[in-house]
Amino acid sequence: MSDDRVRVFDTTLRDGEQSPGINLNSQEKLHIAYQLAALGVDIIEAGFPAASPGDAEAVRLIAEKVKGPIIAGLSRTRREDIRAAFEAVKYGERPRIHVFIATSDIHMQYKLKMTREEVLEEIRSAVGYAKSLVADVEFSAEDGSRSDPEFLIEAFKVAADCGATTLNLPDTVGYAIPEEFGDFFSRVMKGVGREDVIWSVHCHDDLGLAVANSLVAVKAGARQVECTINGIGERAGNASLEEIVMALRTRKEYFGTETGINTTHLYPTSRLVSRLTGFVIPPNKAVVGDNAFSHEAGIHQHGVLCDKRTYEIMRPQDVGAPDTKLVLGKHSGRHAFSERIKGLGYHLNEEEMAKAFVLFKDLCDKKGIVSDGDIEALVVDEILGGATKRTFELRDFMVNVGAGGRGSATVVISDGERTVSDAATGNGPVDAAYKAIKRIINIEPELVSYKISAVSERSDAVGEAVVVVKLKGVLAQGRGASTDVIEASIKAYLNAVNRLVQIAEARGINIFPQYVSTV
Ligand SMILES: CC(=O)SCCNC(=O)CCNC(=O)[C@H](O)C(C)(C)COP(=O)(O)OP(=O)(O)OC[C@H]1O[C@@H](n2cnc3c(N)ncnc32)[C@H](O)[C@@H]1OP(=O)(O)O
Ligand SMILES: CC(C)C(=O)C(=O)O
Ligand SMILES: [Mg+2]
Repeated sequence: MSDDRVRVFDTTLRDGEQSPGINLNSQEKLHIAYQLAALGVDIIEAGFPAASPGDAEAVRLIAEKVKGPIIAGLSRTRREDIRAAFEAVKYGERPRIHVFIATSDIHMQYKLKMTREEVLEEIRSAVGYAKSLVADVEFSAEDGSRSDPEFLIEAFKVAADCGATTLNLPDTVGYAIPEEFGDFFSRVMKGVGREDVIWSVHCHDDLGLAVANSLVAVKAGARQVECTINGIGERAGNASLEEIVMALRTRKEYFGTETGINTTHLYPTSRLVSRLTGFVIPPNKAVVGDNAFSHEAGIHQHGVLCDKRTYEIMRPQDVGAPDTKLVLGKHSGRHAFSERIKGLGYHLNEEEMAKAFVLFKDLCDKKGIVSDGDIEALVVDEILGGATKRTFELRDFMVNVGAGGRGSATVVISDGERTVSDAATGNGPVDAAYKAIKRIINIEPELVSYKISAVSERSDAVGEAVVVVKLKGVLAQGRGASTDVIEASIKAYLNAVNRLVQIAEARGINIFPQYVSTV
């Protein structure tokens, strides 16, 4: 990779953690830092050591243990902050102290209550002090995008003269507009006129422009981008790392530079940060959202079936995401529908396919998203075999629950010709009942999932159970409802088994030899 690459400065653990509602402990931060190192970020801003002993401890832990990236600690221009940052990052192989102070008139006058001269003096003494402790010092001009450009140039010159090797121009309050910010960035870079520093950009998303503003800065010459996983951060958040990295990679011919990120780690890193912070990823989030590689509209699905590049500018595997999904819903067309039917193992003739498609569209109007289980039920019930044949029917059951959650159940089932009963014990009454059923039907479908929910909110609510079972590669879903949750669970299981029989028959898979000979 050339030295002209864009360095990725990840501040998930500092600015990201400043999101209202996020509070990570040291171990969680360390875990994220390991993953950021695997992702290949160049710099991890691990925290603001002067903020609290916990923050200092987390930065120290990360500096000690995480190898590869530079580990940075943020600091005001105050000596005690710089000392605290040094004490935390000094354990790392490549420590950085990141010093900041605001340079906009509004911040200097109303917040810092300092004159321009005083701010320049703060920069001089703080950067000089940091440089006496570590070789790698970054200086940030907080609220840079709203600063007087001539004063900003002066401030950066002082920082560089005192030893700062990275100069960061932040759009702290997300005020910048891309074209204007690009020009501003170029003007400041030119005014400072230093070839020996790395220019950095740090954008917030108050107007939803953080990524766009970061990218124009790269175009203007920035070679460090400060960003966070999933775009978490103060207020509306920071520029999103995954979006910047994939924009630079996807449009490399435009930017003429790239990052050193191992992009296949983007999706897992995004999930990890989401789980540990509790910040859910919206389905439509670029690059890492659930819908980023999903297509529902028929025209798009047809295009994707012909060639994915018609509607995908990135490959899901390049960001470590699950493969492209064609979601069947009311906007889907015949191409995607028949492809899914074939994928599920059914061979319908043209007439059957046309009929199934009409039924499918009706179902979509009622249901929104249609699952594979719904399609199988539709094909089996309506196209191949008429209405569902209830091969097994519940006649009676009795359960007992013992201490420690143990349960026993007796279940009576009729198969149309015979009525058979059996009993079993299990891990709770539902497990016991399912075991008793398996003894009766003499086969052992695997329970893939089991969900129970109340259909209304009153105490006499109807419980609805949804069960998915699997045998010999055949998956079937069943539902059962009752005011008694055990009965709902048994009915759902039998419903799933009955569907399994029918689907297997329709596919010519013999899954019940024992049943045929023994019951
Ligand atoms: C844009 C950004 O993201 S900036 C980073 C934001 N991050 C944080 O604030 C980290 C968490 N912060 C904290 O834990 C606390 O605010 C601390 C420990 C840093 C400081 O706490 P306190 O000493 O109680 O001060 P408080 O936060 O109330 O006020 C900030 C003080 O720092 C001053 N200040 C703000 N920025 C800077 C700076 N870059 N350099 C020097 N002084 C600064 C303010 O003028 C104010 O000074 P004053 O106490 O003399 O009035
Ligand atoms: C500390 C600085 C870089 C910052 O977070 C900002 O200006 O938004
Ligand atoms: Mg910030």
